[in-house]
Amino acid sequence: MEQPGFFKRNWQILTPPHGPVKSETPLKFGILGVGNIALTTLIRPASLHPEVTVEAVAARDKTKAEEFAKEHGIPKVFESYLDLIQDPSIDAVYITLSNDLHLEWALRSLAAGKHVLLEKPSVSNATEAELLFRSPLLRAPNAPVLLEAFHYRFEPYWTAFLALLDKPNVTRAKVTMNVPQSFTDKKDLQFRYEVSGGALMDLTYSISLLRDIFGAEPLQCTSCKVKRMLPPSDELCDYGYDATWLFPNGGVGRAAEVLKGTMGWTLRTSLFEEEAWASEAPDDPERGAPMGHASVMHREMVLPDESLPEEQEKVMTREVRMSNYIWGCIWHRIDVDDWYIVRNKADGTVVKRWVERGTKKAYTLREAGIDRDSEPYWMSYKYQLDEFVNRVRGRDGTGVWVSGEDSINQMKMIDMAYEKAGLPVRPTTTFRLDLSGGDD
Ligand SMILES: NC(=O)C1=CN([C@@H]2O[C@H](COP(=O)(O)OP(=O)(O)OC[C@H]3O[C@@H](n4cnc5c(N)ncnc54)[C@H](OP(=O)(O)O)[C@@H]3O)[C@@H](O)[C@H]2O)C=CC1
Ligand SMILES: O=C1OC[C@@H](O)[C@H](O)[C@H]1O
Repeated sequence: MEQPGFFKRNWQILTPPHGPVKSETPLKFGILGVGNIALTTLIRPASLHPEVTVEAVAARDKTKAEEFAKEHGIPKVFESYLDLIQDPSIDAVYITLSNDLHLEWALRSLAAGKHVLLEKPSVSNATEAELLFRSPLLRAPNAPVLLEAFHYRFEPYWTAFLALLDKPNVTRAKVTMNVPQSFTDKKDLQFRYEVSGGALMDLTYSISLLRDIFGAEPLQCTSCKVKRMLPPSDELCDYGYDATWLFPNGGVGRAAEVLKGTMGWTLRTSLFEEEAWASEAPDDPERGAPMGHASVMHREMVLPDESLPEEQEKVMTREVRMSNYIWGCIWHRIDVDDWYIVRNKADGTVVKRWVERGTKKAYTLREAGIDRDSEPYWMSYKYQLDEFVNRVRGRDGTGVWVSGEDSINQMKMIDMAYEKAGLPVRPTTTFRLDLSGGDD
């Protein structure tokens, strides 16, 4: 089937075709909090899903929830978050609250028997992550499903990108994201320590990408420079960071992200250029594409080549780059550069050098090699919702998932970076769920 071009695809992302006929037994979602993002992350994807409806919303201020419900055609408004999760007609809860409230409301929702789609970062730190993802509530028979909403993982282009990597042989990976200040200047939660804000928390994506690129957990954080908010703002809050971690295969992963960036971007930062690795402090406007850039370098591989004389060898080094890893449905690009040399084995002198370049894109699952139907205008959130529903219904999905241990390790990697930067890890909530029957 011919794929729509850039303009048609983006028009359809903004104005998706009418959704499918709904099942008679849909998964009924309730939303906790009326943050701006829920329209994109749940309401639109649900409209495209035959088995999902958004039935309810609750906010601290009921009037705000009523306005939100009216605007988005949501039938029920509850007085409080607690009332919503206690309603037996609700099957699943989407938690888009400030990060400090994630643990409490995820545990309360699970205890009420609800499946939980939980915004990233899952919680405030690794201690909280263990409390949540190793909760007995998740080990009970027919336990509810819990998913940290790392939506990019579910995108076909991310599967396609990973397929080009040889994870054990990755030596360097650099991931950057530059959120322009104009996107965040009205935001507040990201810049306050006590609600578990900070760039390492909010822009936790690059850290997650590194863990997926290496297919391993880092041994240590080897450096972490942060840009802190200035007084009278919260000095314990980072609005940008640039950190490196050492992975078990000896490779180094570097993530650098900023929440107060510019619109400037670089599409192709080759790690072959030493400068591209060494430069780019958190404020550098050229430091990365607004919606994320990843460059991955591999160890060199000696390739058999019988046409060469005995004293020479052929060596290939692969670099893979991804532009726009967050909202790549709008547009993305994957570059693969295979750098070849023929060299003398004795002294390493290069006899011949060339590069073979390729590009790849995957706007649908089939383009990523997954034999399932999908539409080029689906965003990451729709793919994520599909997998969530597949889990709830006990069906095989694409195989892409974010496990509880994955989410725990993600928080460990963030904590490591705060410790290295000399900032406190984000505070642990005092909330504890009483599984003997009471609340807290
Ligand atoms: N997946 C994605 O693409 C994105 C994910 N996110 C994630 O969503 C979550 C919310 O972030 P964001 O959308 O920026 O936040 P918003 O400001 O839009 O929403 C946060 C919600 O938290 C609730 N809240 C409860 N207590 C407080 C408090 N003390 N101060 C402020 N809000 C409070 C509010 O609920 P109420 O309505 O009841 O007042 C509010 O609706 C974060 O975890 C963030 O990482 C954010 C953006 C994009
Ligand atoms: O998830 C996110 O992605 C985009 C950013 O602007 C936002 O702050 C963050 O929460």
